[in-house]
Amino acid sequence: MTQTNNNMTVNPDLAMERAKCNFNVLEVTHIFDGGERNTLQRKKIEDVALNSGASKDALGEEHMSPKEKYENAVRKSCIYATMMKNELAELSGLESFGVSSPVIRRTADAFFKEVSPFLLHLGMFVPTIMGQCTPEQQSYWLPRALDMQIIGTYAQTELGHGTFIRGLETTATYDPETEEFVLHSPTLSSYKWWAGGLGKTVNYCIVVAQLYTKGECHGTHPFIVQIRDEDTHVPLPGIKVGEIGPKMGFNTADNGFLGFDHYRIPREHMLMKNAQVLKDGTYVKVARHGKLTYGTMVFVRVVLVNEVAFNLAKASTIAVRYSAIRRQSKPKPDEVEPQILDYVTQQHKLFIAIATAHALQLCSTWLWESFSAVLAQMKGGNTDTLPEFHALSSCLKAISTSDSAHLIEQCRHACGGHGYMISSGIPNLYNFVSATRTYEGDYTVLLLQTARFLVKAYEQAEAKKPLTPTVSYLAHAFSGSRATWDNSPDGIIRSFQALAAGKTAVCVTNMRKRMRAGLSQVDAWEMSTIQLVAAAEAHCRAVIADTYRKEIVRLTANSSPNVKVVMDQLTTLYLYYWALERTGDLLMFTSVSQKDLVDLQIAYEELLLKIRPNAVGLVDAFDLRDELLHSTLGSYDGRVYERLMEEALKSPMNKEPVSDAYSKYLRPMMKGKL
Ligand SMILES: CCCCCCCC/C=C\CCCCC/C=C/C(=O)SCCNC(=O)CCNC(=O)[C@H](O)C(C)(C)COP(=O)(O)OP(=O)(O)OC[C@H]1O[C@@H](n2cnc3c(N)ncnc32)[C@H](O)[C@@H]1OP(=O)(O)O
Ligand SMILES: Cc1cc2nc3c(=O)[nH]c(=O)nc-3n(C[C@H](O)[C@H](O)[C@H](O)COP(=O)(O)OP(=O)(O)OC[C@H]3O[C@@H](n4cnc5c(N)ncnc54)[C@H](O)[C@@H]3O)c2cc1C
Repeated sequence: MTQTNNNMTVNPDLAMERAKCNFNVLEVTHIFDGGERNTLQRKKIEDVALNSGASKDALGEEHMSPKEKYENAVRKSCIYATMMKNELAELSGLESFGVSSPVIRRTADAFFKEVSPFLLHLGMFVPTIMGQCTPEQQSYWLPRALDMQIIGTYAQTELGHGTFIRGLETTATYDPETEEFVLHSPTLSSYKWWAGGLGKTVNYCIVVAQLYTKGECHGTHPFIVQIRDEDTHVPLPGIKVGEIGPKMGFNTADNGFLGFDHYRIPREHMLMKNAQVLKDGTYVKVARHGKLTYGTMVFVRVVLVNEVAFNLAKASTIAVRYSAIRRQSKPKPDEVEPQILDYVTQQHKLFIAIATAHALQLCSTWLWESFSAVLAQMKGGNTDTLPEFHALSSCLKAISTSDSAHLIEQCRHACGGHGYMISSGIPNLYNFVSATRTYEGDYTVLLLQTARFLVKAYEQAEAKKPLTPTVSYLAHAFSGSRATWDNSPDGIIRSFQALAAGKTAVCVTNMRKRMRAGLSQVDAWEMSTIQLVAAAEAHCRAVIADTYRKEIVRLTANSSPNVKVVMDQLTTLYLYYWALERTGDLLMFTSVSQKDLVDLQIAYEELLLKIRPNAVGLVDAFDLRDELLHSTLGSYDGRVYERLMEEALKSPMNKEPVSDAYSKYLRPMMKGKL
């Protein structure tokens, strides 16, 4: 066993990997933290939050009953929330603790193997107050919510409808006599369903309901609604609320259901930034864009790109470290069993996971900056950039969550049987991330939103009208010839854009053909949706590839030579990987030849070998403390087998030498006495 500086016993294979890494790991950490200052600040926050041991459980969460798990999660949420109000708020540079600090969010993961019951309070309740309230409403609700005097959630989805918001059935009918809204759930399918924290934790929620006033329906609007007594926590009369039961993951989030029986709330509890109901019941539309009430969802879609990049970084750290200590098979009889990381197929599974975590992390920062610019313009009353941003955030949310879920599962495959252990950390990561593909807008549904924008942009390009930045490449779609293949990074990115343009063109052509053949526009669109989804996916891949490449070039401009090399290798790997995944499309829409593709495959395999010596260094650069990884396989010291055995011995099943099931069932059956 090798000793490191701080006297930690480290598995010798991991120590050897670290010794052969040829780039400065800390430099890469700084790149992803957004600079050295941010790294130092992050570490300080992590030290304060994690060094006290408050995040640890006496008994592993996985051995608790559902009720114990939930209560334990509430206990730790309260400890963490109190830390956020006190020590962490100042350290994180926030005036008051809130949603904007990814470091605070990440550090919270040390406290929860699944999720906090407060996730929706901070992730959607507070952002909705910030985004949908008038200044007066905000000054009343925000301090109470930030100080955790009230805890809330976001109840939009119903049993009958999640995707189709306009189809929601809960009604909010204005009564001018009492200046109140009457909330009602007219059917079983109108019951709110899914909101996190609703089951047992929250006392308030944002409810999205169909607004009726003066006998007219004005569509869905948000309301802030008290559902439990602020002192006793008992549900208020007219409220039917509970928890929805066990799920694949999110089992500490007490997702709930909620129904209203003619439940009254004051007029002022409608969130009135974008639309108002006056005392006499007159409806006044304030916003210049009809979809601004969907703002919180757009915010969360942006946040989720960062969220899944972080979780993919965790899974790749676990799988790469494990692959460095795990030895298996004997391809060369005279040599020792190789580390499984030496198998090229293993590198193929894992290095794309590292590169994707990088790509999504950088795209998320870029997306966040674009979002801030859109918000700034909207503050000045200009909503022109919103359609493009909605299209962009929709596809990035869809692809980042779907790719991350797939790659986390691939990391599990890369860990063989031990990856299936809850204690490996990977199942919880997968269960969490696979849900992100569905919530906040399902994958297909969001890609079809992007496709709407692409088709419109294509028609604009056809009419030689100006295009917005993310679709400007469509202007080249009318050259009449296939895009010229060239295997440089810029050449591959141009080819990805040609694929997106080509697929969009095919969709438009097919829809026009179908309409000429007599189909309505809606039916022609529906018949083309498989290809529209593929076009939107291709567009998103072109955006990610272009952004990743540009950002890495920019961020490594002053880096040391070896950091530049390894970052360049990873971006190139990302481009080669996706080109090789899409060979059929490249043959359709570019001049690539069979020989070009054979050569590209060889170049890809050689690149894997070049990255191999730096693999552990690359995941170390994510700088994820053991407390954040929750993994027997991925800890920094690589004591995998020791940890697996330690965890196994904690199982309550091992507390008694003979299980009660022996005398109750096994023995009688074996003795023929059952
Ligand atoms: C200690 C912890 C610290 C915590 C820190 C916080 C970290 C937080 C991280 C994570 C938290 C997240 C947890 C979340 C859990 C899950 C929550 C939820 O799921 S909430 C519910 C979400 N629901 C959805 O997303 C529903 C999806 N459906 C829709 O968005 C819409 O219905 C639709 C599919 C877009 C269709 O809408 P609609 O029918 O109204 O419109 P269309 O007719 O299709 O389109 C009309 C035009 O409007 C455009 N449009 C649609 N949406 C938008 C938008 N949002 N912005 C701008 N424009 C939009 C659309 O494109 C059409 O345009 P045109 O083509 O006509 O020009
Ligand atoms: C873990 C978790 C937490 C959640 N938390 C919350 C919360 O806090 N608050 C809240 O309000 N909601 C929450 N939700 C609900 C979530 O937002 C919805 O489940 C999600 O938006 C998908 O909607 P749906 O369930 O109605 O799916 P559906 O729309 O019924 O989708 C089912 C299938 O139909 C397809 N489909 C639907 N419409 C179309 C279409 N137009 N074209 C093509 N295909 C279509 C979809 O692609 C999908 O394959 C949560 C969900 C989960 C899983």
